Amino acid sequence: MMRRAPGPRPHQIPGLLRLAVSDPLRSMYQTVSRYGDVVRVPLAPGRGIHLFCRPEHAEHILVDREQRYGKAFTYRPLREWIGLGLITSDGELWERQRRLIQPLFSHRRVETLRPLMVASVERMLDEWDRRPDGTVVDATGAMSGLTLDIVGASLFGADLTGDRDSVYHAVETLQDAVTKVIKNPLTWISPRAARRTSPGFRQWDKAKDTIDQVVARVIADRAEGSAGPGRQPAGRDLLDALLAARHEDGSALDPRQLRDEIVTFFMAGHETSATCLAWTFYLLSTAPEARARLEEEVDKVLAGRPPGPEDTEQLVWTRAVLNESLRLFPPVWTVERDAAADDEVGGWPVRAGDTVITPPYLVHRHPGVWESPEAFDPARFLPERSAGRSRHAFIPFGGGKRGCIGNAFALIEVVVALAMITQRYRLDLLPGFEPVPKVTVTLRPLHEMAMTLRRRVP
Ligand code: HEM
Repeated sequence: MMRRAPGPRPHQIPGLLRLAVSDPLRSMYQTVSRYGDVVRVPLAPGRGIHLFCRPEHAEHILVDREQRYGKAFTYRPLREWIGLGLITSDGELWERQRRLIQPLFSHRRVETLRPLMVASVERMLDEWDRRPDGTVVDATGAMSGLTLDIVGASLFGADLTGDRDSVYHAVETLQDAVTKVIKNPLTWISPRAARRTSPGFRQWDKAKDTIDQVVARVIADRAEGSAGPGRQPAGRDLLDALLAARHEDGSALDPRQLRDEIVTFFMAGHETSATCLAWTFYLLSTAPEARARLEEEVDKVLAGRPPGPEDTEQLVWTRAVLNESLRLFPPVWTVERDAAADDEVGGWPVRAGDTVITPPYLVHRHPGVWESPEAFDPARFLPERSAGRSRHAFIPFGGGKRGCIGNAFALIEVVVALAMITQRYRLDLLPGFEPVPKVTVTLRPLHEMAMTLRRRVP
């Protein structure tokens, strides 16, 4: 008989699935603590889902043997709303699009967007300055507004400040929709049918229309030549690149492809960074010493000016805080692949057609790799404590060819935002409120993250 990784027996599956649906993080934890770092859950005769939780497993699947794996079937429901953009496509279409877009996200190109990011943070802080000291804001909503403004200005030359609230609610609704549809067993056969038969689908279609209308306006504005707050010189931004792209036969991207790609960047480019910043402010409000050290660093290194490229190296603690936040609350908490060929991972067989999951959430909390994994301890990312740690122990941006294209963009953006906000404000969680992660496409706080804004410099 073929050797198989440990895991639940068929009669235990329904209970496990019920828990996976109601509390995915707890079900993952329980499964791993019961069976170990590699778990196989039988899905259908001859087909299984594997959970791999060690850094070397992530490296093997995402990098070393990436050719043997494609995006998992679990991403398919997303196509119902964001279509076939970079995140959800595979094969030739994905390769062509990634080749086209990749150069725009090189570190050098992304650095040119820094002034637009700084301007967006300034706009938000100026707005905060007009409110009385001690105002309470929802940190998740505020950060979502900020990162939407950044994406609008830097990728699409568009002013999206007036769309903040409607987009925030639409994205939340669509995230809920994807989560609900994945739980509908029909998804395995037809995500479209699953969508149509899930209660609430009309509301989801309305949320999709909201996003589509904003995207249509962004395209129309560019066609008319009108510019938003951060318009890049002509021919420089993502929208220009998509509009100028030509297939081998000389034809342009069809309107559907254009829409799907813009929606993809619109969603992937703001929600993840916003979630990271919201969790970061929460963690800092629980750790006065870490926060004091951050304030001291930004005051000393920046002396009141916004962070430039030359400051990145010096902002050691700022980056450590952000990394630690990404470790504990990776916005993309799970990365999933379907095996296209047989393989062996960590000594266990994976068959073509199996699904493999390497969740950053679990890799980042592996007790064999991380000391006191549940503790918020930014110092673990200082150079002296990072030496010798596997590169794949920390995978908030995934890895390999399907790794995050916006990695450099996001890192500049979150450092700029955290440093500039900390220069002027201190955010405190309202007493008695303990945020809980909500497991949807991203790992965002379940309720509003109510925080008090206190000015540091009067
Ligand atoms: C803290 C912020 C961010 C985090 C944690 C994050 C995380 C990730 C991860 C883990 C993946 C890989 C998913 C997989 O392998 O299945 C990914 C893919 C992607 N991300 Fe990000 N991301 C962030 C910010 C951004 C930004 C700012 C952009 C765009 C401006 C972006 C655009 C994308 C796109 C388009 C993909 C799909 C890439 C492909 O498959 O070729 N992300 N992201």
